[in-house]
Amino acid sequence: MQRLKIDHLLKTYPNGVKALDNVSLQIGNGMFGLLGPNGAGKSSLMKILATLLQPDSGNVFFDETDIGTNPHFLRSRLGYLPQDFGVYPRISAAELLEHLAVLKGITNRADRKQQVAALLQQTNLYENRKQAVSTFSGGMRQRFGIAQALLGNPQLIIADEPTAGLDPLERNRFHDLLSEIGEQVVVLLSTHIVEDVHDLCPEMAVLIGGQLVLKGKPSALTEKLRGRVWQKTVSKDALAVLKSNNHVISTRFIGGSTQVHILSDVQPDSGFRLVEPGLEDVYFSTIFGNQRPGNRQAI
Ligand SMILES: Nc1ncnc2c1ncn2[C@@H]1O[C@H](COP(=O)(O)OP(=O)(O)OP(=O)(O)O)[C@@H](O)[C@H]1O
Repeated sequence: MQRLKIDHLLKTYPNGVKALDNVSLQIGNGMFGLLGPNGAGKSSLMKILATLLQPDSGNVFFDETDIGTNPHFLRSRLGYLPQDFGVYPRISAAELLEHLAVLKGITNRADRKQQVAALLQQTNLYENRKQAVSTFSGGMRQRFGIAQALLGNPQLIIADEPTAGLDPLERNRFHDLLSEIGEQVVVLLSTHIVEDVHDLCPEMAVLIGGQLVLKGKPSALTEKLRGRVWQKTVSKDALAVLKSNNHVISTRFIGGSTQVHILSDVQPDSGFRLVEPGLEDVYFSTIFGNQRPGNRQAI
């Protein structure tokens, strides 16, 4: 069942930037990954879904309720993890969580205490509960962000670029935490990190220049590229020539030379070998094919 329905959203900022250009999307329970490069419009969409920003036109429904006319319906069911909280007060993690629980309407004191303690345990912050959030590391702040987003058993969880700036260990811990949230709620994860979607999300979409250009299951989207992704290790000079004649989807510098991936129906030259396509190939070939607005094919 599709619980979150996004219907023809348009958003242009006063400076003329069209951040969302007719975005429609339907999302059911489980983790959904929204991938897009910087400036694609992900945060604008997340803010509209979190009722922090008004679209110029279009509608958002959650469980059949229009959140434009009934924002409280969503707010009471929402857990929002923004890109950055901005300010971190000097009070302890437990106190801050308790305070946020009150704001979320958890009025029963015993209930609140129990939820705060359970969430601190779940996010592995219980030992640090008396420490001020302002002294937390980036990873601890993100885990605290998840703890506050989970207060009040939300039905829709929105996480906006939650792993940007985390080291690999903290990213893994964060992934484990997100995947524990379960299949019974809608989790929308916005990111420009392909691995986040690969590791966590059974469904995904790609947003570029305010338009949705791709949607599906990562495995199915990857499968579509089978037999068309070619790899070769080349020098810098050879790369420039390849780029002018081929559909280069990604380059990676390894030990002084460059590993290049090309999308092609035929072997580009005898040095290339076919490789198993990955989600990065899907993402980069989508970006490549949609770089210019004239080339863009919204879905
Ligand atoms: N308040 C604003 N006023 C004017 N333009 C804005 C505003 N917020 C965002 N934009 C512009 O709208 C476009 C979409 O921005 P948005 O932050 O939604 O994208 P994003 O995909 O989240 O990017 P990032 O990963 O860099 O945060 C960008 O061109 C951005 O510069």
